[in-house]
Amino acid sequence: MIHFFSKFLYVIQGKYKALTFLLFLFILTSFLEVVGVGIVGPFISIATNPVAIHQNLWASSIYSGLHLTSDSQFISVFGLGIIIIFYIKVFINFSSQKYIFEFGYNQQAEIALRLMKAYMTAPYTFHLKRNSADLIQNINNETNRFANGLMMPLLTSVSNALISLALLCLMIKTDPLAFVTIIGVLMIAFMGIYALKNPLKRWGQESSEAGAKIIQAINHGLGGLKETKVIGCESYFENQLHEQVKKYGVSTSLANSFSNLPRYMIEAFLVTFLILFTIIFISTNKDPQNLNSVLGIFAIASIRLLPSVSNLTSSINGIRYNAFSLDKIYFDFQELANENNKILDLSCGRMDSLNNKELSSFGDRVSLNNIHYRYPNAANIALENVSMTIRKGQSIGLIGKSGAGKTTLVDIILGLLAPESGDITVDGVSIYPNLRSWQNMLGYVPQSIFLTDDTLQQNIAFGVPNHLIDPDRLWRAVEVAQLSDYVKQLPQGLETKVGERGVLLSGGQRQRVGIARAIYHEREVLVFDEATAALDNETEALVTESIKSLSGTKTIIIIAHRLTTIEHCDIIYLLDKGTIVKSGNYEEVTMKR
Ligand SMILES: Nc1ncnc2c1ncn2[C@@H]1O[C@H](COP(=O)(O)OP(=O)(O)OP(=O)(O)O)[C@@H](O)[C@H]1O
Repeated sequence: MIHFFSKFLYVIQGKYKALTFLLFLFILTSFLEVVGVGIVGPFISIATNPVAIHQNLWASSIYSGLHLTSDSQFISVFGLGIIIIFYIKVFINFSSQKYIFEFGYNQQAEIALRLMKAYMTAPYTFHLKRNSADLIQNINNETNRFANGLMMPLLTSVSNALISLALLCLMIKTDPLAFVTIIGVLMIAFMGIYALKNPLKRWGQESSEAGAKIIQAINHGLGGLKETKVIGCESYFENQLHEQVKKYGVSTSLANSFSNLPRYMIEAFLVTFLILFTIIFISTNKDPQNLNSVLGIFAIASIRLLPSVSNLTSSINGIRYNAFSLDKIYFDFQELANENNKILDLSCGRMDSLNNKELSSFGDRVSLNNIHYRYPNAANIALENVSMTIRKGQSIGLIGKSGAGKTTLVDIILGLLAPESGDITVDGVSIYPNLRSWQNMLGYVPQSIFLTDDTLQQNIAFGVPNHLIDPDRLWRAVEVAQLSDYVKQLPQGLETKVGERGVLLSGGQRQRVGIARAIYHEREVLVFDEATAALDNETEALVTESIKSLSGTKTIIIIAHRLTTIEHCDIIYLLDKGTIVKSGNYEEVTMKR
């Protein structure tokens, strides 16, 4: 229980004031509900029996205080008072419900944003071990379940518990028999809630896991549509989706039906009590006055207490069902905080040796010193004792067999993977305490270019809002990437949409958009990961030419299988099984290869 609250407070972070206010609103609205139900009864009894006005202390003092002259005047004033109270109740109920909904949805949005930010800034290794469907499920669905299925019921249950307690206390004073009877009935109902504790938790977990797998099945089915269509395995993905949708439906419907069970049971228990009592009463021929008191208990319980207790039981069950969402969100925030702390440790560890110098520019050289790297949980080391020096303006080629470690080395240089040991320095300053500054110097063209379903210009000036795109810079990037002829023949030019993941472009065009993107951002160091692999010979020659033209002005690191791409490089490193086995210029490295 304590653990649950500490996780809850951790996730909602510093919303204590708003939560207290919200709790106050819940109590106020519930209190108004009780007053609303309770006030009509006395009005009817006074209207049918006006003599009661003068027998009741409150009524008679109001009568004399307002200088009323007749019972009918009192009844009119009382009636008018009730009407006003009900309209005030409408206003307060509406305003508080509005605030409550706004708070719930704002909280959901805030947690979703925090999660998105945490995932985006998470170390790359975090994403290597997590499925994106799970992250989408957390940002989109778990935050909704947390805010509306857990946080709100938690607050309403506090208010309902307080109201129920208040009514029970009132009963001890006015009718001890009613108190004992109702406590007995509630005990049985709460035993039912306890019995549902574990199944509800399990159904909550199952529906959450099925939700993530539904997104995954859709991603798989629609993501590889081309291959799916050619192979003709649409039904495979349909079945995957069907299986998960079914699992989701079963757990959700079980949870929804069972969570209302205690509420129906309370009603049934009360009616059983009423009928049994009446039968016993009639068969033993007791004084009819006692029957009225039993009916009184039933009236108090069903009108005042039942709604609060019913809401309380539904809320408790809702909290249990959605507790898994809290666990998932909490777990990710914790894990990401730990991962970021590891990076901080790495940065701090390197800070001392560098006299806290800041990385502001790249003046002379980038040095990789004894880099070792092993992927999390991998048996073999991916990079071992890799050292190299890259001077400003040089072009570096990385070659080697598949699996030699070229991409891993580039990911280390890009700051996406943190080495197990070793350091990368720029003019003697470690990049790790200054990772963002280092990454601001880098442009990257991966093997497979990520394109958004936007225009060519938005894809080239990736991450820059439309109104801030510099047209001259944009056109320069288009020309360097050998895209200008293609763009000129498009009716909408750079405003042409590229489709989801760039489906409206050819493989070669996608690659060139990637190159134009790296050039638009005017970074000092450009990293090409087999960037020319998808180009035809003629375009490849043009692109290689344009990369060559950057030599001297930009520092370039290229991974290549085709040796022609790196012919112009100043130094070529040949990697094998994670180590550098040869380095030198093109002739030196390729001669005896
Ligand atoms: N996420 C990962 N987890 C565990 N091992 C990995 C991971 N990614 C790569 N590896 C392993 O690390 C080694 C180096 O892989 P890397 O991708 O760097 O090779 P590469 O030279 O770029 O290959 P290619 O030319 O085929 O792209 C390989 O043995 C590979 O299996």
